[in-house]
Amino acid sequence: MTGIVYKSTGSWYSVKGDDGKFYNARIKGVFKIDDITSTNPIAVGDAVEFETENEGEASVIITKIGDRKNYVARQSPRAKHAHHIVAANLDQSLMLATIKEPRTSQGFIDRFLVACEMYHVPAIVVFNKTDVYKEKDWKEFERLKTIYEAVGYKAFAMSLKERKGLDEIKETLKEKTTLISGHSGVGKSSFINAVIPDSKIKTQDVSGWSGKGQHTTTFAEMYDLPFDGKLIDTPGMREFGLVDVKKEELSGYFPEMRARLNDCQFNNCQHINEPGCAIKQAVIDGEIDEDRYVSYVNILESLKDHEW
Ligand SMILES: Nc1nc2c(ncn2[C@@H]2O[C@H](COP(=O)(O)OP(=O)(O)OP(=O)(O)O)[C@@H](O)[C@H]2O)c(=O)[nH]1
Ligand SMILES: [Zn+2]
Repeated sequence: MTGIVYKSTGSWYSVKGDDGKFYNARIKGVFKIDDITSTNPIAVGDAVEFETENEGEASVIITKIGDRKNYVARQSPRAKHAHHIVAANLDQSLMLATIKEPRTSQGFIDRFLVACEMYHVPAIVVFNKTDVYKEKDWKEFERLKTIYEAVGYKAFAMSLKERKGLDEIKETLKEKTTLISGHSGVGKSSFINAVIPDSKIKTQDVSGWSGKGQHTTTFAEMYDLPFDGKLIDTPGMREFGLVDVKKEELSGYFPEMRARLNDCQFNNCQHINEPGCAIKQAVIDGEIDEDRYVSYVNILESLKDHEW
């Protein structure tokens, strides 16, 4: 039978078969796919083939993994130079952010957007908690929305508390598999509970099945939406990472820079203080947002430190 992985712990998997039933699945032997070094061979969202070991049992063996349309990864918490695949076969990725309580920095959002570009996953940014926004916070929201929409991303305002803006966001989730991320306290659990009323997110105890709970490692999990579509939650994960980004590739992950890269005098221009830099000129001319450029510089510096 074929199915889709809804949960992956690294040692067992929850697979929803084409018959609509869930199976506890394991793998036998070593799987190596896509020629990438990852600490987990199978991730949430993977399409798999499986066989029942014993007739009538709900425990099955995964025999094959389908080709991935895409995936997102982060640096493995266990092995320094290995990837950990967070999820596969995504249609889009939604970051929950907020201007207040606690503020999401533009740098954090821009890192997320770079990662989405890198993995070829369309990105959406949703600013929650609008019920506490004062006039200056709304201005900040409008500023960011304008920047992001100009660059090609969707940006929304929402208040889960007042149930405002939710319908429009639900529309964007229809018939899609969407990965949800965001820093702690932004309202991720509240959001999932709002779109999937019976998801029981809050009561889900992730330490229950990971032994004594000394690991803070948590696993992504997929949920069916009450309308057509799926959500992938990434509990405890602030962001998926910029693994293996080369410094010279970074500006290619900023769409507004990508469009101008051929105009720099040097083809290996890093857009810092090289002469004839079209990117710096576009910042001066107000064609590229200055704060986006600051994010670029900050991310570039962080790549230097990590030698990825
Ligand atoms: N004012 C306001 N508070 C909200 C809103 N949405 C969520 N909150 C509050 O923000 C806090 C964090 O919400 P959670 O849903 O637990 O956030 P989370 O992102 O899942 O956080 P972690 O569980 O720490 O990962 C809670 O106190 C919520 O009640 C909102 O729209 N407005
Ligand atoms: Zn340049």
